[in-house]
Amino acid sequence: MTEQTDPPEPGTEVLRVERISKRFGPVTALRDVTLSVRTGEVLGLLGDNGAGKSTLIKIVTGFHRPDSGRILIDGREIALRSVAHARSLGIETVYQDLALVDELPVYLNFFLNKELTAGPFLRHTAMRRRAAEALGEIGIDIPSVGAEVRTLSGGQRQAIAVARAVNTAARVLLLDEPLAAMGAREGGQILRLIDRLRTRGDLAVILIAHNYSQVMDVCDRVNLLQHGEITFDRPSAETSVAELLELVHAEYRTA
Ligand SMILES: Nc1ncnc2c1ncn2[C@@H]1O[C@H](COP(=O)(O)OP(=O)(O)OP(=O)(O)O)[C@@H](O)[C@H]1O
Repeated sequence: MTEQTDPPEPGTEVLRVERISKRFGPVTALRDVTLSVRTGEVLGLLGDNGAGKSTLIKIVTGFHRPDSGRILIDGREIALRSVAHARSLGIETVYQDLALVDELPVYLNFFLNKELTAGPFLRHTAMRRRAAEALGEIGIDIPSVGAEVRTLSGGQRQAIAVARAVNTAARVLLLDEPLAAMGAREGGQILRLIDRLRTRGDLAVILIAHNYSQVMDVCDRVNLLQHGEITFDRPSAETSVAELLELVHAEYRTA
């Protein structure tokens, strides 16, 4: 019998942005940003307000065009034309607003705009079953897929939005501040969910955050974005919250 001691090796590089720059009028939002993520890897993208995190997400998701630099998916350079184009290539984002409809049950949120139909009719039973299966597969515990989303906790809502994104054949999942406004218990549930996504091995996760201590445990690697530049790229096992905070504080001391 073999004893497994090491975590699985991360897989192939699925997304790479290379020397991306973006300006808005006089403001340089991103300067020469290079970043990559592999399947089975959780990359923490950390940075203070205004560091450029949203701009980078919007470029990777096809919303903004970079001024210079290139984007590679599976090693091939791609000019992302739109959000729909990026999604068709498996780049999915869960934004802070989650884009859930409170008045609809969990399973209809799960199939939002992609409802299963038979002629003019919605296939409620099939959607319920598939939503329950998909949520179960990634270990999300919801009392009933028939429950209205507004009756659920913040953690459960976040989990549904993540499950929905994963279920669309996502290969790169960007999570924009998934722990914001969440208590310790709920935040813990989301971190465990992210950990389970890693063990699937076929998904690359980019976790965007400005609260470093919450994400350090779950990330394999950390990138620090400061004033539009990646200033730090290291496995999380080789750094600490204290070191990252020191870097950020040093920025303010020299500012
Ligand atoms: N559409 C825009 N027009 C002009 N300036 C912009 C635009 N979008 C972003 N910026 C500027 O680019 C810089 C980076 O902003 P960005 O929103 O990417 O940072 P962020 O790290 O996501 O911050 P936060 O955590 O506060 O959302 C900021 O100086 C911001 O004011």
